[in-house]
Amino acid sequence: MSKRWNVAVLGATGLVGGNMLSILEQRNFPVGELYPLASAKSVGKTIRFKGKDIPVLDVETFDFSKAQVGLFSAGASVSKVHAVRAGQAGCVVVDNTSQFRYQEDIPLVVTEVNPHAIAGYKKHNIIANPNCSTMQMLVALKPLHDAAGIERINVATYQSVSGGGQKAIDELQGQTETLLKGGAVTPKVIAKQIAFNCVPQIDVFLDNGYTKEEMKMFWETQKIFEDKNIKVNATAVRVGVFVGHSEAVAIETRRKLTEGEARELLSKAPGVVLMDERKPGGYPTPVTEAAGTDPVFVGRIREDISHDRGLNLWIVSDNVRKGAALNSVQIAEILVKEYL
Ligand SMILES: NC(=O)C1=CN([C@@H]2O[C@H](COP(=O)(O)OP(=O)(O)OC[C@H]3O[C@@H](n4cnc5c(N)ncnc54)[C@H](OP(=O)(O)O)[C@@H]3O)[C@@H](O)[C@H]2O)C=CC1
Ligand SMILES: N[C@@H](CC(=O)OP(=O)(O)O)C(=O)O
Repeated sequence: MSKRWNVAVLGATGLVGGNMLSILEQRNFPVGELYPLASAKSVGKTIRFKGKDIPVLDVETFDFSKAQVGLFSAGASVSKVHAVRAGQAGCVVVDNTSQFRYQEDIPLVVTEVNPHAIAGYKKHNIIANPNCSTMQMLVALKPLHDAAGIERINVATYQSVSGGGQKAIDELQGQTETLLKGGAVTPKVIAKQIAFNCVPQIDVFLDNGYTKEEMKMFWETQKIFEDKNIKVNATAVRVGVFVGHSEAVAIETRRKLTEGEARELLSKAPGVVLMDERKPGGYPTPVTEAAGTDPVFVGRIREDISHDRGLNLWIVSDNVRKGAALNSVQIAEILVKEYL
């Protein structure tokens, strides 16, 4: 029998953790023992994995030497304590939070873009999983960057509420029901009404006027592309969609990239599905293509009429899958196959 790995999933009762569990099962990851972890309030609950009900354990008292692989998605402050503790106990953590992404000696990996960086996990036994908006953008831009050298990226995101966790999903659902019945809503999770609306704020404001979500796209693109010269100008917007982030992306390249070349490159790119017909509906949307699926979809490719070396793209993906849980499992697959 081939080798099996004991896997701890922290945040197992949450949206991303739940997706990690189903993706481990769907992709037949070689799990030996599974340890679903969450906070003390979830002790007594079970999660279903491969037809069995497995009790949820309190992360505070879990002995990480029992697991070789940890998939973490319980928030940055939880990872700050427990990913370090797990790493010291010999459990290699794929961390889905922003806690370690900007630490130089911790790799930040998109599996289609820089899988080689996984090799750098050994110092802390931690590998960071990027931000969902950065992730889908770089899967699509990698072949274009390799071919023509991207100098600058202008991006406006249209991010679904699932990026804000279950409570944001509940808020969109609740507000929609209330408004359709003629009632009034009071925003609690997202700063302004999200049902039937667009809100240009994700995460906190920073001193330069950008939000942290927008700056994550700048910092993470430079680290993952290993290119300090590439510049990213992002506007991150929350929209009243449940699952699937969309991005209108305009790139400027060192040498001109024609739309034909870009289509040819993207038609062969790993993890990408090209859907680019110039007719009504000939492009991807989050609800009709992305939600519940693995690929990064790209459409609306056209040369920028305002810039000689500019190209526009529309990029859509399931933020909970490729943007979070799927990429984490893909990192773990490479880790156990090539490094452990
Ligand atoms: N890569 C990316 O872009 C993304 C990253 N994320 C990361 O994943 C995290 C979780 O997101 P999501 O699943 O949507 O959130 P949810 O609110 O749906 O789930 C949160 C999970 O974390 C657990 N948790 C919370 N606090 C603690 C604690 N103190 N100790 C142990 N477990 C705790 C919860 O357990 P319990 O039920 O017991 O409270 C629950 O399992 C985010 O905070 C973010 O850091 C999320 C989305 C995308
Ligand atoms: N900020 C993302 C989700 C998320 O949790 O991102 P991060 O892991 O970078 O904090 C969104 O709201 O869509």
